[in-house]
Amino acid sequence: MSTPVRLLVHGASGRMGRALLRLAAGREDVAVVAAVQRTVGQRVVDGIPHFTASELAGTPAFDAAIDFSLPEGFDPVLALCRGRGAALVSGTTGLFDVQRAALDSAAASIPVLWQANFSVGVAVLDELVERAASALPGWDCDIVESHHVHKRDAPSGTALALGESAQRGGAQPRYASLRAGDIVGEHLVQFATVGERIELVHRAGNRDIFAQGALLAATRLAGRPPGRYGLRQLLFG
Ligand SMILES: NC(=O)C1=CN([C@@H]2O[C@H](COP(=O)(O)OP(=O)(O)OC[C@H]3O[C@@H](n4cnc5c(N)ncnc54)[C@H](OP(=O)(O)O)[C@@H]3O)[C@@H](O)[C@H]2O)C=CC1
Ligand SMILES: O=C(O)C1=N[C@H](C(=O)O)C[C@H](O)C1
Repeated sequence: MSTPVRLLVHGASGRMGRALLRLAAGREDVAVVAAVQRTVGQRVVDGIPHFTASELAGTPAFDAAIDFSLPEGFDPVLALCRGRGAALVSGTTGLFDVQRAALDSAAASIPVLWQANFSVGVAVLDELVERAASALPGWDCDIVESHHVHKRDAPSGTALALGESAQRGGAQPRYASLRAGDIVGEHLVQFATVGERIELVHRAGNRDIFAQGALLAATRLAGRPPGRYGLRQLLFG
């Protein structure tokens, strides 16, 4: 059996971080060597070294970081990966333009994958949206996203990414956001004209679908040459 990919999980105490640690513990192809969260807080999983954001420099060697944190935590983990020559898989949404540009420059020296949504279903929805938009010139395009009440950014990263796909197909999308209860994540892309309407919907039932996608991406990204990578390329390429 090959050596497990050494992972640093950034945002370990969060909803996504906890799912990642739980799923990673059941896999033999990865070993979490560091769990990083903003503040001391609770240890998420026994047996894994925990670090706060201010202790990043003291983390052990790792092959890939998986980051699901917040925009304010993003710059330090990107800098850490650059400094260590490690891969970065990030699903943090709400990033500023300057942070997205920093991903491009980091890609000159390390392998980088940023993805608004790590589910396989959304990867397919993305393709369908672009195809529908280009087949339906002049139709209204609206993207409605619904998430749990704790989500900070709006529109969601997925909604914006779907909007970019719609734009590539020639549509001019409008956005609406709902925050209610514990909704994991729902995205509706509607194309409408006089007398007819198409609805393309994705509903996430749990966070494991995102965590599994990110873990798989990390195992396939670690050790690759520097560059920007896409989820579809790593999953299906
Ligand atoms: N791409 C995808 O498929 C998905 C993306 N997301 C995105 O992932 C991100 C996290 O979501 P979620 O887990 O729900 O969020 P949570 O608020 O539950 O967790 C955030 C995590 O980030 C940590 N954190 C916050 N600030 C910093 C900082 N400055 N430095 C280091 N760590 C920090 C928190 O630590 P502490 O507990 O100590 O505050 C916590 O561990 C969001 O941007 C969300 O939109 C979510 C699901 C899927
Ligand atoms: O914050 C979340 O929860 C999610 N965020 C991502 C987004 O902004 O699109 C992905 C998913 O919808 C869950």
